[in-house]
Amino acid sequence: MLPRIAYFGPQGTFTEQAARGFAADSEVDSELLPHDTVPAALDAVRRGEADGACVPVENSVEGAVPATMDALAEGEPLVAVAEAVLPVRFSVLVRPDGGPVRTVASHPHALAQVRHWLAANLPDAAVVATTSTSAAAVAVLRGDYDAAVSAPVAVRHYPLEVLASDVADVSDAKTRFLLVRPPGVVPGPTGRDRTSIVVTAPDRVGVLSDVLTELALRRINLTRIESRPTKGKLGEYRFYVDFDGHVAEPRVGDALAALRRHCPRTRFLGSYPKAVEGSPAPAADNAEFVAAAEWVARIREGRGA
Ligand SMILES: O=C(O)C(=O)Cc1ccccc1
Repeated sequence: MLPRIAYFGPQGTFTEQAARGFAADSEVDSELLPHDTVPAALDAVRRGEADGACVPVENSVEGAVPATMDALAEGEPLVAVAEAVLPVRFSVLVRPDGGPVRTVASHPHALAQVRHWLAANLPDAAVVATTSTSAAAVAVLRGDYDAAVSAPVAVRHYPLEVLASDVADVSDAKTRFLLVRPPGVVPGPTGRDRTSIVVTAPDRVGVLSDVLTELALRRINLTRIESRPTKGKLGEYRFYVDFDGHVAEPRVGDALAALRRHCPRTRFLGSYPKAVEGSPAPAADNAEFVAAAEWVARIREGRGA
C-alpha cells in the first residue's frame, strides 16, 4: 500500500520498530526512509518523497509528543491510516572502550521514563537531550557523550555495548505511533476504530464544552484530549481530540459536522483501526442514527410523520 515509509530515525529508534510493523502489514515491500526529526519525516511525505510516515504520537508515561502534534496541525494536511502501540523498555549503551559514565543522552521522553533508574545507578551523570534515542547512540559512538538510553534494537545498528537492559521506571510503559499519508479515500470502518481531529477553538464562552457535548450527545467515547498553544496569540489553543468510531458511521459524521459549525478551524486527522482493545465498539448505536435519519427523510418526502 505504501512503498516508501519515512520514519523518525536515525536507524534504531522505537519509531523504526513501529514502521517495520506497518511495513510487514503492507501488501507491497516497503522501503523505510529514516529522517532525523518528526517534522522532517512528515515533510518528506508532503514533498512526495515518501508515501507515508511513521511518527510517535503519545506515551503512557510522558504523554503527548509535542513535535508530532504541532507538525500534524500545521502545513499540508496528512491523515492517519493506522496506529501501533509498542511496549517501551530501554537499553543503556556505552562504547566498548568507554570509561566512567559522566554524561547520559537520549530523547526527552526516554529520559523521563528512566529518571529513577538514572538516579539510582548513574547519580553523578549529567543528562543531555538528543533528537531521538538512536541519535543519542550515534553521539555516544562519536564520543560526544558516554551513554545512550536507547531502544534495544539500536545495538544491532551501532557497535556499542549494553551496560544495562530492560530499563524502565514504569514496567509496562507503551508508546503509540501513527502511520500517516496524504488525504485520500479513508480506509473503511472495522468496528473498532478511532478518529482523530484537531480543533482550533475560537475565543468564546463554552466552546470546548460545545465540542465535547456534540460527542457526548451521540454517546461517542472520548479517548484523548490535549491542548497546545497555536503559537499565535497568547491564550489561543488547539485541542487534539481522539474518540471511538469512524467518520463513515452516521453518528460520527453528524458529530463532526456539528463540531465544525462550532469551530470552522477543525482538521480531520484520520479514522483508523485501534491497535488496542479499549472501550466497547461503537457500532451498536449506529442503527438509531440511521433509523432517525430515515424517519426525517420520510417526513420530508411526505411519506410519514
Ligand atoms: O527516539 C526514539 O526512539 C523514538 O522513536 C521516540 C521515542 C522516545 C522514547 C520512547 C518512545 C519513543
